Amino acid sequence: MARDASGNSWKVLMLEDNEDDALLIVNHLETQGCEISWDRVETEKDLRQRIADGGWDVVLSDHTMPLFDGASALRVVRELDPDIPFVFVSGTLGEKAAVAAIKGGAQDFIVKHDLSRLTPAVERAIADQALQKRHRLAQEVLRKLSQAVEQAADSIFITNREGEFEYVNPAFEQLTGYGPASTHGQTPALLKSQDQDPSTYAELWQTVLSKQVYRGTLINRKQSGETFFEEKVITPLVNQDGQITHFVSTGRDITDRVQADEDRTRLNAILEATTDVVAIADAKGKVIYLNKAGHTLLATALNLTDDEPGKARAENALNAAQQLIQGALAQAEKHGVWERESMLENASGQHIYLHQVVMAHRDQSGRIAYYSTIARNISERKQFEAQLQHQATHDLLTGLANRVLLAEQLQTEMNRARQLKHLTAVIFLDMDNFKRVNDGLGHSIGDQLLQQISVRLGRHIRPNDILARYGGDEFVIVASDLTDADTIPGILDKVKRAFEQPVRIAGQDIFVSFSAGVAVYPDDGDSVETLLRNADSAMYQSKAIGGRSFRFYAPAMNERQHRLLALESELHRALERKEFVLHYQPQASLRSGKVCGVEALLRWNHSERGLVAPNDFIPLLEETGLIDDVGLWVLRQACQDMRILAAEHGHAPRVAVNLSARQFSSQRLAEQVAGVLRDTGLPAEQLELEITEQMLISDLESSRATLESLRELGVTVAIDDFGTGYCSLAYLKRLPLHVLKVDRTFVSGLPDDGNDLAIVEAITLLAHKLDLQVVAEGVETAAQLETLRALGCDMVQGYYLSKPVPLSTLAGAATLTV
Ligand SMILES: Nc1nc2c(ncn2[C@@H]2O[C@@H]3COP(=O)(O)O[C@H]4[C@@H](O)[C@H](n5cnc6c(=O)[nH]c(N)nc65)O[C@@H]4COP(=O)(O)O[C@H]3[C@H]2O)c(=O)[nH]1
Repeated sequence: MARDASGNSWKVLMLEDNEDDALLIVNHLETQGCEISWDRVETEKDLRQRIADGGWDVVLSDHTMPLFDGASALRVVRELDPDIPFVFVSGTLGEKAAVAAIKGGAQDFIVKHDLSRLTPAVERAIADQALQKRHRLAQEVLRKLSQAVEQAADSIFITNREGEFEYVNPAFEQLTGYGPASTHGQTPALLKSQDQDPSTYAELWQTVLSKQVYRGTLINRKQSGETFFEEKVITPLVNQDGQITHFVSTGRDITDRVQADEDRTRLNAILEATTDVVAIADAKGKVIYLNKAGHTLLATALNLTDDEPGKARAENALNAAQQLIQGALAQAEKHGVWERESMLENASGQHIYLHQVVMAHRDQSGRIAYYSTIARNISERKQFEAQLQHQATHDLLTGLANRVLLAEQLQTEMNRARQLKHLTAVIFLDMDNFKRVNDGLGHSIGDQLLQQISVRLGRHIRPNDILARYGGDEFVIVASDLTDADTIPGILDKVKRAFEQPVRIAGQDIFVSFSAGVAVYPDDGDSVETLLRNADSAMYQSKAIGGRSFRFYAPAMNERQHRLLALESELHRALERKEFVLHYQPQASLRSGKVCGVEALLRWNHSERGLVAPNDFIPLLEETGLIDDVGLWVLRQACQDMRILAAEHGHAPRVAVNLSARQFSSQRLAEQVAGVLRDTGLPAEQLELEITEQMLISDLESSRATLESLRELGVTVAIDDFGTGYCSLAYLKRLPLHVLKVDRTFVSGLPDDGNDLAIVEAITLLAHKLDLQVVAEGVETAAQLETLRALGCDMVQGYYLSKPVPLSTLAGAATLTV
């Protein structure tokens, strides 16, 4: 449609009952240069319909119509579209109706008979209405915006160019405590806090004054004084002239977030610093976080090396770790928490022990959100525990199994033997002369000896046999898988042969021998305790017969053990009850033929058992330590008796007193002997002390010192039972000794046994070369006596001359001659 000069091109909706009038109006408008497209309606229904179709520039409405009225039409149009210009074109319109029409929203009214104002009226109505529409829309936008600002969760304020508050939203008031009243005439400086670095404000101003948007975090202060972190965006508003007119600030309280960040940073620092491994895995088990300790552990654990075994082990470690985690996750998922100690073997084959807790964390819907695990390397603790365990089950000195472990291992062996129908031998070993070594040479040497014995024993048993230190000088060997008890002596023989050579410690040779007892499972007991007790009994028996041997357990031994126990307690009281007595056996000189000495021999005058021989109780006195007191009593009594004898008969023979090993190795021996001589007044040369060659050689150095101090006292020393031990005459040469007593076993073969004859002759010859006197023991016959005389023996002692007799009859025996 071509447009005319006025440029108006309108789409007009006519509300007109008279079509002629409508055409008249259209015609008028067209004659005014308007380009018109139009439609005419005369009912409300049609009006609604057409308005709903839309696109109208103006509604021209009659005021009074037969089917409708203008006022109602205006209401309908305003209801449906408030922006369509509405002009009444009516026949007549009273002033009142005109005012009501304008109030109702009509832009103008024109009378039909004077249409001259119609075109400008329509033009103005359209222009007004367009303006009004823009205004209304702007209002609407403004309303929405201000509502948004009012309702915003972020704090918003607007300041003028000078920075004075012009507007603050409710969120600002809620956050800071400052409302419109308290911000009036103020600037945002009232939010400043001491905590904020002042350079931030300088940067802020520099940014916004250069018309840029400032973004940053400020530490601000609320009206209450509390500070808070605020994430700020400050936008300068610039007018058409490029002048800043206002500043709009939006802020968000991020205190919680900052604190959460700080917390997270702190936690992270802790997690990274801790020596525990912390890992987080997603719901599928994929590790999404591993702390530093975790990385370190993995690096150590996997300790990747290039060699093939290293690679294989690394792979194993990975597999093991993977399986461990998978198993753990399943368990954690099921029970919430999973806790266990586990072990990884690193590529170098070392064991890494971990204590691990895995937790499953669920989201609100109950699904697994992630897993967390904390693992601690407890290798050190494990090592410590193992050490403790080792200490609890091993002997500290020798490193051998102790009683506790022995009991455990023996039980296992017994169980195995039961199943396999094998025998298990429990061999109880007790060193024969340990006490002497320990007392004489000191505990350090004693300890070293025990260590060396352990090593030597260990080398001479089978690898599968158990070797334990049972106590002081007691060892136990458990030999398993035996099919025949006949093999046991072979085992013992090996042990014996292991000690054929002396043990050398600190330049000294120490001869070691054992008393051994054997109990065999199942015959000799079916419990650990019984077997050990019975092996001990058997050992005790072999000790009782002088050691250096072994005994198999026999049930009768238990009985004997009980007897020994009873005997021991009786022995404890024997000294107080004065049940010990001394008998004396004379010794005669072969040169003069007269009695020149006596040997004091101890007897126990038991109230029920009568006179008990020393061999039946002296070992027990030794073992219990009672020999210290009894030995001293013997020494004192013998000296006193000799003084009595001298007092009664004018003179007394020299008296020989037996010393026990314990007495001889005591540091106090010389002191005690000197004390007794002083107390009793017996001249030192009338006292002889008898020691065995075993005692001598167990510790040659300390023996020499003891003998020296005895010689200084003027006491003589005799070697008893000579020839039964290992003492070579070479030893004797170097020691201050006086008498050598040839053992009864050699004398008993005389005169017929050529060997005995040769031995006695050789001993006598050599003894004389060493300036030692020779006393032959156990002389029972005249033939023996004569042979000994012929061999050059100096003195004799034996039943042939006299049995040991009480002091009361000794005076008579002392006059005997040979
Ligand atoms: N068959 C036979 N035997 C003879 C003959 N002549 C002497 N005897 C015995 O031989 C032993 C000699 O004493 P011993 O070798 O020192 O051997 C002693 C000695 O080692 C020890 N003993 C005795 N009294 C004491 C003591 O007071 N203290 C210590 N520590 N040991 C003692 O007990 C051992 C045994 O003493 P006894 O039973 O009194 O035995 C004595 C004595 O009775 C003989 O012709 N034929």
